Amino acid sequence: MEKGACVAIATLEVQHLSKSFHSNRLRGRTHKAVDDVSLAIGPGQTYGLMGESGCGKSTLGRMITRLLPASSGTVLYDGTDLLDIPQRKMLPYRRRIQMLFQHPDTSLNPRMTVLDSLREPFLLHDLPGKQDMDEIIRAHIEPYGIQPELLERRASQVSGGQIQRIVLARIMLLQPEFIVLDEPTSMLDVSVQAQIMDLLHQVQLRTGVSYLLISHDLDLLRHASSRIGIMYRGKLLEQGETEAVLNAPTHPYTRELIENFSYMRD
Ligand SMILES: Nc1ncnc2c1ncn2[C@@H]1O[C@H](COP(=O)(O)OP(=O)(O)OP(=O)(O)O)[C@@H](O)[C@H]1O
Repeated sequence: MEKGACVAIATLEVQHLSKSFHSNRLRGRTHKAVDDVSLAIGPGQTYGLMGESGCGKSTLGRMITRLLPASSGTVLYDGTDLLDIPQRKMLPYRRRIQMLFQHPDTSLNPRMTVLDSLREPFLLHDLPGKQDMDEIIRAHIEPYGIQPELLERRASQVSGGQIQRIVLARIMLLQPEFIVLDEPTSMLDVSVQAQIMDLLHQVQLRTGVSYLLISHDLDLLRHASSRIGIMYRGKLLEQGETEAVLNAPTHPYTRELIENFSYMRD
């Protein structure tokens, strides 16, 4: 286990979580993007969330991490309802529960150097060792496959795969217990996708962090997740152990997804 690594200590329980949007974009109508979703993710586990574009996966992830207010429901972690915590008391939970986004090009400030981006967690979260942060960063980046010479480059000068490595290394400086991975590889070339998924797996083995892994890719989820949930139009239609759900789906929509996916691959 990594020195000072944070082992996930609790099961994250999402209970009856919903989100409705009312906006001018919807011409005054209400749209239920997430509809009464309940799921649980155990310590050190990867839960795969699958569903077509627009079914509410990112909205669910953003509510769990408190980037978006929920309309109703609870997100229990370590005995606390995260949705009940006032913003001013959220900082310690923001460290423990993190999110990695799909778009490498917007994940880091393109004008900042990689080193400056990696310094940010120390400054924003007042991490111990702040006075030695450059030394800590240089020792920290190696297992993430980040070459020391990258530290002086600007984010705009590094590839998408390298950015995901840097963002993950930056998140892991905070020793989070839980990360929402929102399509972490969908913008990357296939060969780089496999490297990033492998890195995520290695990080999980080393630190015990839990993941909610959001993806359109059934093969990727089958490989990476111990449990899987299938979302459709805001609802979680079916969930369970990955092999059980994919080998014997009970919902017709899941069967159709699996058939379409096999067809696309053949
Ligand atoms: N801020 C918003 N205002 C109004 N509607 C929104 C807003 N954010 C998301 N939506 C709508 O909520 C629904 C769910 O969106 P969401 O981004 O969660 O889907 P998704 O499954 O993550 O899709 P994708 O795989 O394409 O990222 C969509 O219909 C989307 O248009």
